[in-house]
Amino acid sequence: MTDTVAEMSQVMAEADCLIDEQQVQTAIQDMADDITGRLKDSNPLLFCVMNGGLIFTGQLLPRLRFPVQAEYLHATRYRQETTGGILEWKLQPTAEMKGRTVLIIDDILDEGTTLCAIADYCRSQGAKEVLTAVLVDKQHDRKAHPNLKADFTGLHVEDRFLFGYGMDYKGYWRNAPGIYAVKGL
Ligand SMILES: O=P(O)(O)OC[C@H]1O[C@H](OP(=O)(O)OP(=O)(O)O)[C@H](O)[C@@H]1O
Ligand SMILES: Nc1nc2[nH]cnc2c(=O)[nH]1
Repeated sequence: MTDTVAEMSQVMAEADCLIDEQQVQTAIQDMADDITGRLKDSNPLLFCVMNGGLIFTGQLLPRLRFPVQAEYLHATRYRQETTGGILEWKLQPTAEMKGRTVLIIDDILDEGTTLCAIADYCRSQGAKEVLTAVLVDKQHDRKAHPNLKADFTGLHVEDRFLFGYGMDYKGYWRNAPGIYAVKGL
């Protein structure tokens, strides 16, 4: 076993499971029902925010009961760290969004800098309406704007460093089947 695999196995062994798989599945289904109710007649353009939004988007989309056009974009500001830095666009969307309702889908709204920057970009490209959906909203008072919230939120989670369901710890454990907090963080 490599040192990294041993370290990451230890991280999981010592982590706190905050939300289990069944609770996450229920939250995703509830969000899918809400999004379907609100957007089924709007022909929205969906963007998965890579990398973290991958698992959530993959599980949300088959539950949406209307014809969906889905694309992706990639913006990052945490990299391998547990605190955020400058937002770096790795892939800006190229899909035409002028006059469209856009739904941005990501794993977590933490400080919200990432979602705000993506939403601003979509508005600058002429989107008629920009909505956001996050699996997890982290509870603290460091949001980019007071009372910042996504339009659709699955779960509220305490102020710890999280991994699982798309969220990584040092690049690993996006695959963890629940929402976990790293020991001591
Ligand atoms: O609300 P914020 O404080 O801005 O943080 C939220 C962002 O942080 C994570 O992305 P990250 O920068 O780790 O990139 P990644 O998904 O590619 O790992 C997560 O997937 C969100 O996009
Ligand atoms: N993996 C991970 N990414 C984040 N991005 C912003 N907050 C978090 C977090 O708690 N965990």
